[in-house]
Amino acid sequence: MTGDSVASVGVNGLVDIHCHGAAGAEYGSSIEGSRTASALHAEAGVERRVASLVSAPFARLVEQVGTLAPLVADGTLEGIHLEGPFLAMGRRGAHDPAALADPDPALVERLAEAAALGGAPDALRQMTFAPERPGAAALVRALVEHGVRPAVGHTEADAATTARTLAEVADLQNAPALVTHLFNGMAPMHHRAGGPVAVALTAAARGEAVVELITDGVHVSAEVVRMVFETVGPGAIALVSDAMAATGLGDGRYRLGGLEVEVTDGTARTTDTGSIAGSTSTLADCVRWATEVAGLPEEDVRTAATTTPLRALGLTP
Ligand SMILES: CC(=O)N[C@@H]1[C@@H](O)[C@H](O)[C@@H](COP(=O)(O)O)O[C@@H]1O
Repeated sequence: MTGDSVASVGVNGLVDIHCHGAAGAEYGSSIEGSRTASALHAEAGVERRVASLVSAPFARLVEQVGTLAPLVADGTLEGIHLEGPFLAMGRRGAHDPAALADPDPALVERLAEAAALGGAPDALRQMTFAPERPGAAALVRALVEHGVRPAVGHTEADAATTARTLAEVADLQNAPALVTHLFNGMAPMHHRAGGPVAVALTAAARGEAVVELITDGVHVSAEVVRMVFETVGPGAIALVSDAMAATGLGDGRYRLGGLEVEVTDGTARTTDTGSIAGSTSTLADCVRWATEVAGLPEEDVRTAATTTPLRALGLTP
């Protein structure tokens, strides 16, 4: 999608706080590859971009943060999102099972050091974690101390654990807690067991959480996206692309961290389990889908793709 067609739906200056790459490159793979990926999203109309890293061994994450920090320092990126490695095995989706671990605040220290060494002490912006894993409470405290927004996701947590965690995070950071791509990477809502989805929507409706939504037309159906907008409002929704390396290119074989991914008709899936593995859409594409296919009001979509994501990460407007 070009910048012109974004303008035609009345949206510009988009902010994507969850995105793994584009143009054949994964963020963090190399400085040049990360710049190339960032440029593709920028050309599509995504003015401010946070680079997401999937679960990887600790040493690899430290290396990747070191690669990305100079790009945060020079303004190419807004910051870094750590999606893992403290995620639930049973809801890992497209994350390498070998990289998953129980929460360890020492990793946060190491990553913050790597960011500072790379010239961007505030580069770490958000971290997705599964609150049911042992050690999650200490992790949340370490994240908040370092100014990193904790995001609940890729989780097998029940309703009570999710509710308690969202409330603790909101209280500690005095701002709404984040929920990583609502619906994806968590149990679906059942009417006798609402789980994380019911709790996240309740918290979002109260202004105590912001939920990410991937509106690429693959991850969440139009009626469910409409339900979320009508229920919690665009001030509690951050549209995200979750874009991976194939974005801007065609079908074929790609990598997402340690896993191989096959893209067919624009849908990325891991070759081992067949899990959906991120999107091949820019946030501009997601904005177009939300307005033109899901039929949401342009102004609401604009809010969810600009001001709400900025606020969710405490970024300056
Ligand atoms: C980078 C990343 O983690 N992306 C997740 C993926 O892991 C998960 O498999 C998929 C579908 O999740 P679902 O099958 O729970 O809807 O959503 C996102 O693409």
